Amino acid sequence: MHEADHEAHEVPPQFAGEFPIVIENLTNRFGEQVVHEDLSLKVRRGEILGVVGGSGTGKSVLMRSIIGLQIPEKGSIDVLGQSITDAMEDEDIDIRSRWGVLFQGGALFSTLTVAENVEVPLKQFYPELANDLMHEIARYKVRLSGLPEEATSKYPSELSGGMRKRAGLARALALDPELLFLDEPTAGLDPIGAAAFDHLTRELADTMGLTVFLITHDLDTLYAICDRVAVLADHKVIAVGTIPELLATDHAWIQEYFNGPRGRAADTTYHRADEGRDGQER
Ligand SMILES: Nc1ncnc2c1ncn2[C@@H]1O[C@H](COP(=O)(O)OP(=O)(O)OP(=O)(O)O)[C@@H](O)[C@H]1O
Repeated sequence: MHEADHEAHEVPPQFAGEFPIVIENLTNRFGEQVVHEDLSLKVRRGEILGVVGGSGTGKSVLMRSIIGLQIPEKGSIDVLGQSITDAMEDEDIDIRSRWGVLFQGGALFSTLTVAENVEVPLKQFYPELANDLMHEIARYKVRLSGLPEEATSKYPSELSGGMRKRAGLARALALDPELLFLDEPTAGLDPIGAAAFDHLTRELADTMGLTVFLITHDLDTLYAICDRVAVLADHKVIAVGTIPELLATDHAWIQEYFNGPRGRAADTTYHRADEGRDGQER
């Protein structure tokens, strides 16, 4: 369970499919500040992996490293069997089109409508697509993300926070990705909106066969939809596993996080909701 126990890096091709993201001995530093040191993590195909850690522990920097936006000082990152750390010079377009990213705050272009935002990656990767088809795909992705038809022609400033997140999600899904990166998707949403977004994420992951790397501070999200949780502390992934597995560790931060008042409340809410489902599987 402890990622520090990894053997030397080499991804045999037969495992490339099993672990779409493999990070080995990653070190990231900004000047004197060490963010990651010898961090290792493997993400399993088809899982929703929650990534937690105190503020500033490097969750977003880790995500940026995986998608090639942050060049690490040391270590290797393989995504879908291809090396990001080696390929960065060449901007491996094939891999980039196989993931979708929802950045904190949605990162939508304010001068484009929702539909036009979704069309950005389509135009980038499939410039030959006919306009009609492009509009149709964008419309479909907007609807898939749970937004009403009329949202397609709205500008980000005309949307609520929750709708902006969904529009960002629609753009992240534009290219039918295999991997979805979500950076604090429920931050700033009211509890009902957050629960609805969680539900949507789980449903999309299950129906589209997505592997999801989900950075969050939201304990409800962890309990409700994450298959496993990776914990960042001390510049590393100190543990990764299911919540019961994490609770069995004696790391002080993990204990405080999950057994603190908020952790206990989330646990209770989740189990109550579970009982309410009459034993139905998620
Ligand atoms: N481009 C950068 N230049 C310098 N320092 C940076 C840069 N990006 C991130 N950092 C620093 O790296 C550390 C980790 O930042 P990061 O945003 O990954 O934290 P985080 O775990 O996502 O935090 P939070 O939960 O608050 O969003 C912080 O101390 C941050 O100031």
